Amino acid sequence: MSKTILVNGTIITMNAKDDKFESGAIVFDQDGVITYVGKTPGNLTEYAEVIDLKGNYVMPGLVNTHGHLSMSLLRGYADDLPLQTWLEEKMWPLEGQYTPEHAKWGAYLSIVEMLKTGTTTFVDMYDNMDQIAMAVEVSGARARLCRGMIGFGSEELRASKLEEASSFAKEWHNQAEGRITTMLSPHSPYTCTPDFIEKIIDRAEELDLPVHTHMSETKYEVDQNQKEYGERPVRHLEKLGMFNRPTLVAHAVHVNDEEMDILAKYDVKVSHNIISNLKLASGVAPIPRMLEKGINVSLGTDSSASNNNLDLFEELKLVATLHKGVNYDSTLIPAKKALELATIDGASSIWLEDQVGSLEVGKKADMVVLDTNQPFFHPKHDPISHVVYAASGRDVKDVFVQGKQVVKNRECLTVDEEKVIYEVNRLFNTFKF
Ligand SMILES: CSC[C@H]1O[C@@H](n2cnc3c(O)ncnc32)[C@H](O)[C@@H]1O
Ligand SMILES: [Zn+2]
Repeated sequence: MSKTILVNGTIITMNAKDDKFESGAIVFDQDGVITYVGKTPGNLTEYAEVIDLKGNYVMPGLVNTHGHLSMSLLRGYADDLPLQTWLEEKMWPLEGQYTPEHAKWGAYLSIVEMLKTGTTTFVDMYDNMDQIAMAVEVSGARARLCRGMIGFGSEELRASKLEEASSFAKEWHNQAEGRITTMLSPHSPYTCTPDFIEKIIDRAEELDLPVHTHMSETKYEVDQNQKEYGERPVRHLEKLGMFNRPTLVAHAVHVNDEEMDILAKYDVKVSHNIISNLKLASGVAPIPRMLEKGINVSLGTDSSASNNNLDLFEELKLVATLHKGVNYDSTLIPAKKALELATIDGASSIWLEDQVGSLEVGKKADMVVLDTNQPFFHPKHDPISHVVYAASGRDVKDVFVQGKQVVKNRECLTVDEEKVIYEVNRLFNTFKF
């Protein structure tokens, strides 16, 4: 079988047993499955392709566990607002004007940005999901996708959204050489009635799929939930049975100790969207406490309308610094744990830990090469520290997903970036403000 070998790299495996190899090699087969990780071997003649990493770092592709790709069309359009105003007065009116074309090119813009900054796997919750899935397929990226359901309007509209979400989830699950998997997604407890959420949960059970939702993002949301349903969002969703399904929640900023115990009990996964939460002034999620309680936390960007980029290295540095600062405790979320949140814990947050998240034999070759020939990667002694505290997405040089190279020398090989940029600017000019 023809195999490719990457040689002479510093390998950050994120495998619990051996987290790095100096002067190491990675081998993967035609199916993009890793068959060897270790020291660079002497004899390289048996390999179809030999790629010399020249001492650069190679690490697992990053995993972004919450976002809305197509909202990149709205980047920079409505900054410096709180969530509810931003959503109701700015995002939703423009999203109402989206066509499948807007969704498509917005998705391409986000995918190119993510691949070029080292994210190989991401979650997307949006509308027009066929367009998103096709863009993922073409780009070579890996994604867990769901049609986000906002439950406003008539019963018929809700029923048709659920049918659309289910058809999409069935049709695309395990497609694109297994790179696409799906979920069902009520947008949030404040946009979906209890009855609608229950219907979505029942459908997820039927289809054997996980669920994904926004939860406890702002204090306002929690207070409103309490007023309307007599419970805060965590208990509310628990009572509706959501957590009996595998669940990924985005945000969980306003959760108390008792609620964190509930999340831990049901193994609910939390996507921490630190920059989006800061920018929308939603608050800072109690991540160190969640980690203490054994909750599976990962990192998300949310959309580039509230971030305003999708460079997960920014989340990585911030998660390793902000929680230290606000808690006056420099031991919180050390570099290695931060990198786990962005890699292996991200993979387990979306139930893909047997496939990606670390570089080890049997997993898919989803890998990122960082160009370490830059001053801030020296002295070269602690790769994980440098990746977390010194690197940025601009240092990503090459990217592979399932063994296929999708970025080479900082250029995306699978998507025509110039065309994408032309199309998003053209489409932005179609909006009526
Ligand atoms: C149709 S599902 C996607 C829906 O979610 C909205 N959205 C984007 N960011 C956030 C956020 O931080 N909290 C809640 N909802 C958000 C987006 O505008 C779409 O309408
Ligand atoms: Zn979101």
